[in-house]
Amino acid sequence: MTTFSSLGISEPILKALDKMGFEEATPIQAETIPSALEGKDVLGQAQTGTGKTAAFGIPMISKIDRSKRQIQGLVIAPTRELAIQVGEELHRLGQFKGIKTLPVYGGQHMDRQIRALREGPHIVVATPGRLLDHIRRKTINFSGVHTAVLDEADEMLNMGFIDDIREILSSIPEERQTLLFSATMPKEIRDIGTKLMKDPTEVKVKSKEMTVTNIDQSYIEVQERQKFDTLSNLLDIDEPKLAIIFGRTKKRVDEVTEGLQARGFRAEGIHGDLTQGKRMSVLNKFKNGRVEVLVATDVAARGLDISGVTHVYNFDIPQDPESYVHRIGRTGRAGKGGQAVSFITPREVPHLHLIEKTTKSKIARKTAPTNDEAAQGQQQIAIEKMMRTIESKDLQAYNDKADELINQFGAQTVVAAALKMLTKERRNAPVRITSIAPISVKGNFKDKKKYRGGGSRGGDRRNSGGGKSRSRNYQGQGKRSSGGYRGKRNNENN
Ligand SMILES: Nc1ncnc2c1ncn2[C@@H]1O[C@H](COP(=O)(O)OP(=O)(O)OP(=O)(O)O)[C@@H](O)[C@H]1O
Ligand SMILES: [Mg+2]
Repeated sequence: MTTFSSLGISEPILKALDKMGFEEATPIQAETIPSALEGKDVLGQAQTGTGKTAAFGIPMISKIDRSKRQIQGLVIAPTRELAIQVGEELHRLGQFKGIKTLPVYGGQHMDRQIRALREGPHIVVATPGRLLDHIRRKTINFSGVHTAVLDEADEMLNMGFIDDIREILSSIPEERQTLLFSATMPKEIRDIGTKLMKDPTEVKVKSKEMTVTNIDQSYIEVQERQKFDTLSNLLDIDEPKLAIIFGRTKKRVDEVTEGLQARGFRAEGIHGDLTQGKRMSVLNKFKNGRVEVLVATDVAARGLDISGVTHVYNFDIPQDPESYVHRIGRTGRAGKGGQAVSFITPREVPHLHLIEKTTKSKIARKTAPTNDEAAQGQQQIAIEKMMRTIESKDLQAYNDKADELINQFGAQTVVAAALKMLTKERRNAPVRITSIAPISVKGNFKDKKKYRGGGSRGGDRRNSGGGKSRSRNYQGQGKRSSGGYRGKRNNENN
């Protein structure tokens, strides 16, 4: 166990960590904070949900001179929602130091943003597109920036973003400290990354698997046209508290969302074609439980930290093993458990094996639930509700009426009626989802460079953490990576 105080962190930040309920440093925090505090460039790789935000946030905040009203720290993140979330976490970490943090992303009013920038935030957390707008309009001043961070670094150095990133970094003083963090780091990207840094310390928290072991991973082999019914049966059986369903395209997300709504699920979709206001409201509803199923493109795959996500379903298997890692990593965070289920059409089985091999994780096969099993699952949930009520023992007020009903109808009928009322009615609204082609693995698995394809990546997301004082015990574990780099991204929405 590593305490934060043993890492040389200053008093106001220790106080914030205490308030945030962080009792001990996670492995990536313990390994990167001391080097980063010394001023070294750091490339840090650790599994999803293991606290990389604080790993770069704590050293960045430590170096900030509060009395200077200029931008001293810059974090670049691939999506709007992530920029907001990281901004909130940095705000919490810096609260007793009086650090001002400003998120800057597309879809916000430019004038308002410019005014906020003039007020002199210490840290800006931004998406690349909007940041470049400000650089070109000269509405942002980077002369005081001493720390630059690329969160989701492999994504930021990916084809779709790399030119923007180079341009942004060239406008920051060269003597800066550069920190790169991600859960995945394909070698080709790592090489690009290290060229942007000076003699970096590379930290890869050791772990056999690329994914956290607290996520239970499985797959179901299913025909494309059976996917939707399989999904709705699974949701009936699993009864997730909060679930994220990833689809390959925006259209897919819209169709699955509408289908789930028709079947009575509280579902909403999120992808890059929605307005910023809609994206925020969907994500907020999901965070506070008013929406229980979030259907998303890869726009929600990276970095989002939403507590209570118990299940991730890959309605479509992602193109890249890295994307698989990030998607399923929306559950099983900060040592909590989670379930990840992927739908694989028969022709995609080789692709699944590639993902298993690259991520070094075991993805267990399970069979698709039948309608009967789903109906039984719903009954089981009703029975559990009834049992919990029986255990609560607070039933005296109902005893007389219960006797009357039993005398009149018999115990079996009365209990059956109560169970029927408690069981969620299964709606069998017919739902048609437009078919899409399976993903195929071309060429030899070992030669991952041969394996390319254009998955649909959304381009953004949002979320925030809790911020209340609570104790959170962390026991996650480290990570490693591998994998060839590929894929184009669509960065229109950041
Ligand atoms: N030392 C700690 N103790 C307890 N909780 C922590 C600690 N550090 C971070 N957390 C919490 O763990 C959760 C995950 O952290 P974070 O979002 O930084 O993970 P990450 O490694 O960046 O994941 P991803 O790869 O998905 O972006 C957050 O809710 C964060 O507040
Ligand atoms: Mg993160």
